[in-house]
Amino acid sequence: MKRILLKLSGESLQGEQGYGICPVRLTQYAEQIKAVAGKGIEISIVIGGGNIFRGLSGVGKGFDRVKGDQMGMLATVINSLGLQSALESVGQKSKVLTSINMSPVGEIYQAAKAIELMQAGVVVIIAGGTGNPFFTTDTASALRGVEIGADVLLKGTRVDGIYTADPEKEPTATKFSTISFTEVIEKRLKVMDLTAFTMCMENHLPIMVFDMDTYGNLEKITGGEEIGTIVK
Ligand SMILES: Nc1ncnc2c1ncn2[C@@H]1O[C@H](COP(=O)(O)OP(=O)(O)O)[C@@H](O)[C@H]1O
Ligand SMILES: O=c1ccn([C@@H]2O[C@H](COP(=O)(O)OP(=O)(O)O)[C@@H](O)[C@H]2O)c(=O)[nH]1
Repeated sequence: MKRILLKLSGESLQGEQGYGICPVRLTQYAEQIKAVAGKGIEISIVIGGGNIFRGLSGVGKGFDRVKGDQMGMLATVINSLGLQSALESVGQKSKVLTSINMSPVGEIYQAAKAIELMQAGVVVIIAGGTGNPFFTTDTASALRGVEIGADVLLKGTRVDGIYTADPEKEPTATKFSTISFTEVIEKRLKVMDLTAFTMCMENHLPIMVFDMDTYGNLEKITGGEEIGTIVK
């Protein structure tokens, strides 16, 4: 692994406090990212917004879908700024690039800019999802991962891989160590949305799903330890 696209869950940012952004969790993420960047691995990060707002869940409460999705995308910007601040606190250089124009919050995203920064040892945080409603940050990760020429999309989440069924609802579900894109799609395994899986499959970008909330796991997985599920 020389260049990675790391997807972080917005919901996981809530940490133990159960709402908003937990500073402890943010620092744990920042320390692990710094450790991996210190090994010379180029890192771009896409972070979700589920701890603050999800467009689809707003619809049931009377929000317009497009407005709700825009709120969700702005939520990812809030999380991205929080992560950048945490990275700076631990002494890791980082920069936020945004999918929609919102200077001076961040410079507009361009793949070439992201690559240039990564090559200079700067961790890039790509905020604002794809910039379009009806998408998710999983799809944004797939898209940006392909654009920046990542070797792998690392999906850091709160489960330790892909299971035969949602392990949070089905305790008897068993974990795959490796699975093909076609199998994930045919079995409709829901750890990522189909748009994201399809984009990775068509562009030959392997995915690794792993538990990001266990400290040290990011270093393990980037060091080649088989701790999650590989989709290829
Ligand atoms: N087959 C499956 N294997 C693993 N996780 C699954 C599966 N189906 C659904 N999930 C769920 O997907 C979630 C991981 O996706 P993630 O994007 O991090 O969550 P969220 O969108 O809620 O922030 C897990 O919390 C898990 O409950
Ligand atoms: O390209 C994108 C990415 C995200 N979103 C919105 O932003 C919200 C937060 O992102 P996501 O649910 O993917 O975050 P996560 O589940 O990873 O916390 C989504 O619900 C969508 O409403 C969007 O409209 N377009």
